[in-house]
Amino acid sequence: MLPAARLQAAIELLDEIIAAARDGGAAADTLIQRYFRTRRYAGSKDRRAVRDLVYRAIRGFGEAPASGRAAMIGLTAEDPELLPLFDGSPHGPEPIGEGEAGASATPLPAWLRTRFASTVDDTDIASLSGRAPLDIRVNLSRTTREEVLAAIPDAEPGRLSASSVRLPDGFRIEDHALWHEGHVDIQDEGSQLLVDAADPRAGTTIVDLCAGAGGKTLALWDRTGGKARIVACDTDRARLSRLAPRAARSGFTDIETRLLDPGKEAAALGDLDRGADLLFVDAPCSGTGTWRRNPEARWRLTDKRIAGFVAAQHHILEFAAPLVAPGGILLYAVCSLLAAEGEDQIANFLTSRSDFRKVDCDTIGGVASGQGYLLTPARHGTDGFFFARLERSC
Ligand SMILES: C[S@@+](CC[C@H](N)C(=O)[O-])C[C@H]1O[C@@H](n2cnc3c(N)ncnc32)[C@H](O)[C@@H]1O
Repeated sequence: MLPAARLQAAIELLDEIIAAARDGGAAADTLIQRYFRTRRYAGSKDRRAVRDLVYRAIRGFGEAPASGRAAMIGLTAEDPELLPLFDGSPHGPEPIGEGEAGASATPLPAWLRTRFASTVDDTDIASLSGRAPLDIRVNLSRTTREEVLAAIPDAEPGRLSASSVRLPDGFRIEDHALWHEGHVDIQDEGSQLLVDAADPRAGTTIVDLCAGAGGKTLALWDRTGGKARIVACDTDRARLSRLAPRAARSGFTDIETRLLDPGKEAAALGDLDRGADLLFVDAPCSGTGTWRRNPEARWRLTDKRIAGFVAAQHHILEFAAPLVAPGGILLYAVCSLLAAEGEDQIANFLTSRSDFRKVDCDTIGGVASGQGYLLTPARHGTDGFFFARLERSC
């Protein structure tokens, strides 16, 4: 394909991606795969070049552009070499019309700016559309961070968490013996810091209420050397079923899993009433803190979706609170920097549950925000998170 034809392909694909984002259709990756399935003439270099153009637009425009063409014209502002490709050739885009405007680069949809926590500044917001590094968590019950650093040239110790290692660009840890032997797992340093903030202890009962595929459950196990009772719950069968094989790779045993029925969670957790010394709530959220990994999510977020997440978090906190033992800890976290999902959610919780109080965990290095803390890519080099450590009175 000639460069102009690649540009036209990117325009067509972006039109589909923009429509899918608006109508709740397939993700960009799926649409790109489908597009090339019916265009066998495109070789691997063509596909890579088109994909690169598409993702430059997705990352560059926080607000969905009016069209694929507007996006590509917008990209010419930072990449003038694209300009001559609007050449009207048989497979290329039409020449840019006089006064035809391109999309403007913005880090996020304008309506969303006021929704962020009060401590989030423009540098934090800009950092959400950067590129994310790849971090691993060292299983400290199996090896040491020094050994892992010695085995991976150019790997660096994480800045804030003692278990974290930052991999050099493009390093494939899944091909490395350390991964196959279960000595390391892929996990953003921010997620590791949440586990640091939870401070899990051996000899206690720990409930990981929104365990998903168990990323943080495994970290909780590792920190306690497997000497705590760990109950991992989720409402999503497919996600929860991925926990057991992951645990097996690391040699982590005896993790109890419970599949919860949405709306009937309390009934399945009755035996744990006042029984959790640590209740970890890694709640479902809008994911505004993980835009570096999923920039297309900015085009899909709506007021209604945010309200849905806020309601789900409220519901989870309501059935979670009774499970915390007197003197026990509820660690609440979301990978979002929106006030409604973080500081406001916890302020409301503490207003309605006077048996809980905020506990400081300044040592983690987060930015104090309401009754909790924020982690941001700009300040901490991690994904964006809000977390709060709450203690139930005895
Ligand atoms: C942020 S993800 C958890 C990620 C996971 N902790 C990890 O470290 O990989 C939120 C999880 O909450 C689960 N969830 C949603 N509603 C729930 C509910 N009512 N009770 C328990 N889990 C729920 C979702 O299925 C999802 O897996």
